[in-house]
Amino acid sequence: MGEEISMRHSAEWWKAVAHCIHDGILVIDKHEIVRMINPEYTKITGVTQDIIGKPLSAYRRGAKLPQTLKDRKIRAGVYRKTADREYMVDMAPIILDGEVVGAVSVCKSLTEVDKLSQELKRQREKVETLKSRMNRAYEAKYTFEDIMGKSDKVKKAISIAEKASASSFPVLITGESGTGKELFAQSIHNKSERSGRAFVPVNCAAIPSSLLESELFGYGEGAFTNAKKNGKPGLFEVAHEGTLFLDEIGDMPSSLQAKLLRVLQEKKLRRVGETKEREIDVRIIAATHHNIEQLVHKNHFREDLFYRLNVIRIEVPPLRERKEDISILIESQTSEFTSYIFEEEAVRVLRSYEWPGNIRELKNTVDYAICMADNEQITVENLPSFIVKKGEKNKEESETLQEMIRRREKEYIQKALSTCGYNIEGKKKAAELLGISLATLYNKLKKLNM
Ligand SMILES: Nc1ncnc2c1ncn2[C@@H]1O[C@H](COP(=O)(O)OP(=O)(O)OP(=O)(O)O)[C@@H](O)[C@H]1O
Repeated sequence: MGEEISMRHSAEWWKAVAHCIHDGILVIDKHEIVRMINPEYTKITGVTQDIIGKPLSAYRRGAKLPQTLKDRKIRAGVYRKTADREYMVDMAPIILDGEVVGAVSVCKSLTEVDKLSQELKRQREKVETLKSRMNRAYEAKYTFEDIMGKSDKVKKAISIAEKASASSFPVLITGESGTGKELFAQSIHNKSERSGRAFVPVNCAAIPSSLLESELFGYGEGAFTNAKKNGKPGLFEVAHEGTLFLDEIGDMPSSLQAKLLRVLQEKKLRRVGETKEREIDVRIIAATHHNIEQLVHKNHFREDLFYRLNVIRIEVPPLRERKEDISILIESQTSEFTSYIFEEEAVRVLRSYEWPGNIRELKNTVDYAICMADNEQITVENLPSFIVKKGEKNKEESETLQEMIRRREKEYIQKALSTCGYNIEGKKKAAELLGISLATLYNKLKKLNM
């Protein structure tokens, strides 16, 4: 008797549960008699409680549930359509002690499914918009056309970089500060098949080492105090399918070097405080102004990581080793202010300087000179005095024979004119003093822009 009560109680209990479920449920016993339907079933299919106690096939022609009793097969996503309703049905046998005692059918209104799929579509669009916004925030703006220079050393670096664009191999760019390493990295990304995706630059020297790990790899929920509620993706994840530019890689702490190596080898990462692994597809371009071989030699940089990164090596030459590029670089910098012209003497001073800050320093110097100029002719006086002083010192060593002859000629003529005077009489005397005819003097004044 007690058992009966508990059985009844249990049946009531399951019925109550079925009533709470948001999907339609119909249960038949092993004789195909309908034993239960819930209100949601009525709502979705229009079938009312009258069906209970009756054979299903008699009331629902074409019902596949009796088939489930026989073949014990689970059927998922069966489409049903009546005059005014559409729904999807999942069916399964109910097996107790290895014996089929009935079958259950669970259905979902297609309008409901529709709503969900519309919502999913909306969310997907949202994700795409956010993705493209993020890509724009991490956009590389430079291309190979922006790299100015005709010297052999620059041409060689560009040629290697262009070839690197055709693959996804890691690239290691070395060169002094301000030589254009990031310009090269951006150009490679923009010419590669990843150009539509994010270019994410990280300066490994600028981020405190305690933060660098979570910046790069992200963190999971509650990884540390002040962590965002749902965790945060790291820059590796942001750069997924794009390029991660690890600037100043030589300054990366060694504990992180080990983790970076693991991520590069396995192409998977674990956010800080998480155990779940995430697949990543990121092209790495690393750069450093240090002599990285020396860092490896002194055990400041892991050798295995160095070999991982040093697949394609690009060495960007310092400006002092390609002074023939200075004029082109000045021109490209002044092109916004088309009418500004650097006098030959000013260019010569600039070419004599050693440029420890490389192109970044040259660009700043050109801006300074334009700002200081009284008119559109930029003279030596408009250049920063420390550059003129250092430049003068190096000038004689760095100029070509032709430049030296021209400079000396100018100096002689200038001296003679300032002694004899700038009027016609003075010029005649100056020509005599210099041992040339007056006509030759006029020619030279014109040729030397005096
Ligand atoms: N060949 C070039 N042609 C034109 N502009 C250049 C060239 N190389 C560098 N520049 C410019 O010089 C500046 C410095 O370049 P960039 O930041 O790429 O140098 P870097 O080597 O990455 O410097 P750092 O090591 O300090 O990060 C930028 O404004 C860049 O546009």
